[in-house]
Amino acid sequence: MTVALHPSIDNGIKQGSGSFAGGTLACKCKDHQVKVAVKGDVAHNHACGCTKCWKPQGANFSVVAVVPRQNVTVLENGDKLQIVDPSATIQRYACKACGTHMYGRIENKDHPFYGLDFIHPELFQEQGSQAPQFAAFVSSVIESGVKPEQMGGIRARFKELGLEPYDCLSPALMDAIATHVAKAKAA
Ligand SMILES: N[C@@H](CCC(=O)N[C@@H](CS)C(=O)NCC(=O)O)C(=O)O
Ligand SMILES: [Zn+2]
Ligand SMILES: [Zn+2]
Repeated sequence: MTVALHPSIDNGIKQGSGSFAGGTLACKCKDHQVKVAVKGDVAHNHACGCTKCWKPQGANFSVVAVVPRQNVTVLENGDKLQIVDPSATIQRYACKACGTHMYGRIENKDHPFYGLDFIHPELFQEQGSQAPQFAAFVSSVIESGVKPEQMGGIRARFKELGLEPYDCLSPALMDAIATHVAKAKAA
């Protein structure tokens, strides 16, 4: 039996259309859903195993991507949103009723990813957004109760799906962070 990672990837990676124009994210409430508009396609879509990113019921991983913060607008029932952890780097706005994280925002202007919001593409009502590209913070699932001896199977399954597993972010993103830090130190 293959290990369950996330419902949107367990049956194979569905490639994006390459021309996704944006859409509406909806929470999981039956009525008075929180709706958030996102302009344009997402970037750096990936699976995340960290304990802070929202995972749907039964999933071991989150699937999360970034979009420019100016492309994100709360459309409906924004009064149901609350920040999960105000002290976290990423302030995740979740629906108080169903717990779904609708977007995560960085307010620290010095952060390498300032200006980007984190969203979960599976919440789009529309099809065609960018497919996941890699898996991040894979070892962190142990903090949520996954047994260390399950990790070999988890990493092998990601590779089988074509997603390279990393225990932090991808090399490209880690290089971008380090470049930002180096420039900040030099300034
Ligand atoms: N091992 C930690 C890793 C947490 C972590 O560093 N998560 C990354 C990826 S989402 C991050 O950037 N966190 C910032 C934040 O959560 O605000 C955990 O699982 O809680
Ligand atoms: Zn909800
Ligand atoms: Zn995460």
